[in-house]
Order: sequence, then structure tokens, then C-alpha cells
Amino acid sequence: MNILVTGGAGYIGSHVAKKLNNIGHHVVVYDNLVKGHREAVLTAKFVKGDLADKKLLNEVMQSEEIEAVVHLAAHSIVGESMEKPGKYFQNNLSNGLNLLEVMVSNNVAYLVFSSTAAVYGEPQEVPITEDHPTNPASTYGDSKLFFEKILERYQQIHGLKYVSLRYFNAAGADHSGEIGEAHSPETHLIPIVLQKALGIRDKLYIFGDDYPSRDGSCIRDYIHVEDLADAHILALDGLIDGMDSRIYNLGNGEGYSVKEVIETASALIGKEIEAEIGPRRAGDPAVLVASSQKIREELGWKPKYAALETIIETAWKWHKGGGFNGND
Ligand SMILES: NC(=O)c1ccc[n+]([C@@H]2O[C@H](COP(=O)([O-])OP(=O)(O)OC[C@H]3O[C@@H](n4cnc5c(N)ncnc54)[C@H](O)[C@@H]3O)[C@@H](O)[C@H]2O)c1
Ligand SMILES: O=c1ccn([C@@H]2O[C@H](COP(=O)(O)OP(=O)(O)O[C@H]3O[C@H](CO)[C@@H](O)[C@H](O)[C@H]3O)[C@@H](O)[C@H]2O)c(=O)[nH]1
Repeated sequence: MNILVTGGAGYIGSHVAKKLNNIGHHVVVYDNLVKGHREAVLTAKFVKGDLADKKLLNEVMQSEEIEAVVHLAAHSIVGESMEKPGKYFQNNLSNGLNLLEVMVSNNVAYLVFSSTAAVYGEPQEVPITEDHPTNPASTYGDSKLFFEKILERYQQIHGLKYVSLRYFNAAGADHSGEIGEAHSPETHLIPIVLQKALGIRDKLYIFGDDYPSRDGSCIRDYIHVEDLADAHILALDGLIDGMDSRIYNLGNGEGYSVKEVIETASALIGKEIEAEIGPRRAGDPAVLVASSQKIREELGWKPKYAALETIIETAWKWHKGGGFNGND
């Protein structure tokens, strides 16, 4: 198939595009490179473009005869979304709507959407299932939840078929060492811990140690980026085979605290990684752990790299190798 991957020069998108290419799809990455890297697009065709540019989006959709879309392009930093709500609603909603409109006008009916665990907010119970109430603690979570609501209407009115994948915390890097996480500035825990270990970062802060968790630091469910990418292939196949639109959580079902992540990385690397306690970060729920039972049962998804050690090990290999430009 001809598949458009928005945000395909980004961290998760580059892994998704690689997998789609490897199984024989014609992949067109559409990314404005505000966060992505040209080098992250390995074999796919690359178009530098912004979702705000509806005309270009339409031209690409037509000239490449796009049949399905994987939509990852978004702003996705929880803390920043609590400082700049407009930036998040503009990109994740308004620009995302451009994509949907262009899809509808070109009769492109299949969409896999990157949603997030942040739609749930502070959970009432864990592991979190897809029918858990949604109550985002951040603007970022709001933007993704509102977009899911928009998708429901586009399905009802325009016949759009979609799968919304609510990722928990993506981490790790492709086993080939060719691609991995490279954000600037980096805000995610695991790369920050590894940058500290490499000595390219002075300070590592634990954002709050007074949360209601086993050691006071926040608990997250880390999922390997390749396992995440596999789920996109399954979701797309499901849609093509006639599956109805639906939502799936994606995590390993195991939560690790910030302190446990630092300890695991220290043990793996063989040296203590020093951290200081800092204040809480706005928009952070204490605990987010997924039940991914639904996608396991319905699509046969099974993570291959569930162990936190493996996740950190692949990230370590990537960061030690210098990332895309020697210092990411
Ligand atoms: N990283 C995680 O743990 C995580 C968890 C849950 C959900 N998500 C979602 O997954 C998706 C990918 O996340 P990521 O970590 O790979 O982020 P990323 O920032 O690495 O990738 C996003 C890509 O989208 C591009 N982009 C942003 N706005 C654009 C626009 N208007 N037009 C064209 N391109 C645009 C960026 O340049 C970037 O390459 C996002 O939608 C994010 O919300 C990520
Ligand atoms: O220097 C740091 C960085 C992070 N954290 C904490 O580590 C945890 C994980 O943080 P981070 O890696 O920034 O990820 P999240 O904020 O949990 O968000 C990620 O995971 C969400 C799903 O759970 C996605 O929606 C987001 O896009 C993605 O950035 C959180 O408790 C943070 O407070 C620290 O203590 N110190």
C-alpha cells in the first residue's frame, strides 16, 4: 500500500516507517522537522512539509496515491503543554484537522493515530484498561482526547476507519543502532538518565519524591519503540481486513518508578548515576500503568522487548554511539 506517515522523521515515527518499508509498503514521510531528523528517514520517501500546509498535504496525498495514514506528527511534551496550551491545541487539533479534511476529500479511509496514556489523568485503578474514565491532567492529554472525539465523528459522518493507539512511555532504540530517540531539548527520563551517565548533562532531577507511589517518585510503563511500531502494522492490517474503528492501550503492564529507572540504568552501565530531588512537574499523574490485554487478544500483539533492562540497553547502545550527530 501507499502509506503516509506524518511525523515519520521523529522518534517513534521513524521506527514505524522503517517497519512499514521493510514489509513492502511504499512509505511517504511527511514532517516539518521541527523536532524530527532527516537522517531518521531511512528508506522511505521524504517530504518536508507542515500539517498547517493543507495545499501541500493535498498534493502529496494525490501524487503519491495515498491509501492509508499513520498520524504521529504532534507536539508531545507534557510539561511544555502546561505552559503553552495554545501551541498544543493549534498543532494537535487544528493542524490535525487539516489532515483529516484532506484525507476525506481524497477518499483515504484508513488512519492509525498516536494517542497517549495522558488521556486518563490520575487513574482510579491500575492497570488502566481502555474503558477507564478519561480525565487528562495536562493540555497535551486534552489535545489527544479531543482529537479522538473528532475521529469518532469523522467515522460516523465520513466513514473514516481508525485505530487510536494510546501509547504509554515509548523508550529504547532500534536494534540495528540506525535510529533512536534524539530530541532537542531532551525531556524524557531515560535519555536524560543516559546523557547524565555519559557526562553530557550536568544534572539529573527526580521530579518529585512525595507522590503516592512505592518510593515517592512517579511510576510509568515503559514500552520498547520496536514493540510499539509492530502494533501499528497490526492495527493497519486489522483495518484493511475490515475491523471496526477502536482504541487500544499499549504498554507492558509493569510500572517502574523514576528511582527504579535510574537504579536499573546504573546497574546496567556499571556505575552510579547521581540524581537530585527536584520539584514536581505540572501535569504529571503519579502512576500510569497499562493493561494491553485488548490488543493482545484482538490483534495478537505481543511485546518482544518487555524487560526494562532490554529497553534501557538498546537506548544505551544508541546514545553511546552518539545519536544522529554525535551528541544527541
Ligand atoms: N514518546 C512517547 O513516549 C509518546 C507517548 C505517547 C504518545 N506519543 C505520541 O506519539 C507521537 C510521536 O511521538 P515522538 O516521541 O516520536 O515525538 P517526536 O517529536 O520525536 O516526533 C513528532 C514528529 O512530528 C513532527 N511534527 C510536529 N508537528 C508537525 C507538523 N505540524 N507538521 C509536520 N510535522 C510535524 C516533528 O518534527 C517530529 O519529527 C506524537 O503524536 C506523540 O504525542 C508519544
Ligand atoms: O528529568 C526528568 C525527566 C522526567 N522525569 C519523570 O519521569 C517520568 C517520565 O517522564 P517523561 O519521560 O518526560 O515522560 P512522560 O511525561 O510520562 O510522557 C511520555 O509518556 C506519555 C504517556 O505516558 C506520552 O503521552 C508523552 O508524549 C511522553 O512524553 C515522569 O514522572 C517525569 O516527571 C524526571 O523525574 N526527571
